[in-house]
Amino acid sequence: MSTAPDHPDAQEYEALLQFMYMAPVGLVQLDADGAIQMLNPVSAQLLMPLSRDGELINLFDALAPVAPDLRQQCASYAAPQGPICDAIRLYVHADDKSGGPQVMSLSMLKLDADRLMAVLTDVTEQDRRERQLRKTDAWLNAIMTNISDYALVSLDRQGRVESWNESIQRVTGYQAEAIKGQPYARFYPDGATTEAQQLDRLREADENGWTLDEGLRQRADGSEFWGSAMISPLPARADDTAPSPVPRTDDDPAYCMIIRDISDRRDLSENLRKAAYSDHLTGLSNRRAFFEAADLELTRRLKAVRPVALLVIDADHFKAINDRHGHPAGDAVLAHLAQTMRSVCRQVDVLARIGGEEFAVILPSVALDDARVIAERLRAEVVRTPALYEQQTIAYSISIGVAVMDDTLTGFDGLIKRADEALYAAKRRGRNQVAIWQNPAPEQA
Ligand SMILES: Nc1nc2c(ncn2[C@@H]2O[C@H](COP(=O)(O)OP(=O)(O)OP(=O)(O)O)[C@@H](O)[C@H]2O)c(=O)[nH]1
Repeated sequence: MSTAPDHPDAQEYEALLQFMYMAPVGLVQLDADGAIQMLNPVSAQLLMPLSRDGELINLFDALAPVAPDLRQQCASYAAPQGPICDAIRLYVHADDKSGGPQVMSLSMLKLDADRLMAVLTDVTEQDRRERQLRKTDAWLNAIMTNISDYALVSLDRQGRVESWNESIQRVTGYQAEAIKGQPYARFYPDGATTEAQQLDRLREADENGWTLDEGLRQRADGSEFWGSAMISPLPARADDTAPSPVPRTDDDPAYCMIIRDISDRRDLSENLRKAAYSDHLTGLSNRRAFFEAADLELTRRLKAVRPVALLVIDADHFKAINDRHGHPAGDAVLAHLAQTMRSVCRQVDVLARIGGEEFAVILPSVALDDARVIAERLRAEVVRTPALYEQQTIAYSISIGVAVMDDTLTGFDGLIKRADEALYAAKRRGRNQVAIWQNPAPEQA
């Protein structure tokens, strides 16, 4: 059929040819026996490794080494037109140098009784990634099913459990329904971490690539074990099929958390840690641990401004207690004071003995009013519950200086100085009381 060049049919045909030529996929038109009638540059390039002597005459012959049934499949397709096969993968050749086979995806369409259309795409890279992912999946599954003391969960941007692996049930006893959407603090004993600390850790993971902490963890039944928890950010989700990266939502997995039961090696490391960081008499943090904790708290405060309060506590007339009851009794009073501090403070607070009969408490995320209440509660509790030593009841009292971090202070030394000034004011005013540091002079609580 001939058509004048400016006839609409001719223009349409011209446009079709242009489309075939420009199409980013391989298009081959063939007759029912496979004889190639037309092929575009992409298909020529894709089929070239299969051509004999650089000639592409019959598609079925060219593809016979990788799709031997194709001729038969097309011949037995009875419908007058329609899809014969959809996106079947053809592994063209395994070339060791290129790191894997060239992979084509082939779809065949029957246009009418005499014409078939083959659509070819190069999916080598996609196939390679899929194989890599399957390998990684198999690896991870092997790790998670064979190592019984690791649990793996993914967290969303807010630190809520987003997905979980059955290993979490083995290590923590939690079922999926009970833990999904919950903050990861569910694995910690009550009061062992605050919301601000959890977000700090996520921020640390973002900045350093990971964050690790060790301590008591809690199982679903409330029992505790010694565990480590490592959190690291997941790489930004890359969706190959999307035209641009898919933006993350708050519910997408953003972090991976690995909890490990390390009860076995806890004793060894705990003994070493205690020797280096604990006060032998009271079991509280020693000076070294106290100042390291203070540094950490201040670094965190730089990233997210929030209150930090400090209590400096001193036993009143302690020399007289020693003189009256003896030095060992004095020791028992100090141990009793430490125990009372533990009973009043939270797990996140840093309780330390920083001198002979001088103690300090860092209260993260606590503002002045609450710090005053805590200090007063501690003072009253010491008076209410005297120490016991060898059947003797030893009544004693404490004085407490309170100060909070503010922007006029550059370091922790300044905060300690203020709390000390408040403590001396409490002593001056008669002891057994709480004094708050206030500019210019500390005032009674
Ligand atoms: N038992 C015992 N006493 C200690 C320890 N460390 C320091 N002390 C004693 O604590 C006493 C502190 O006395 P001072 O600094 O004079 O103060 P204080 O008698 O408590 O009087 P104020 O603080 O002014 O109320 C000293 O007698 C120290 O020997 C310790 O580890 N155990």
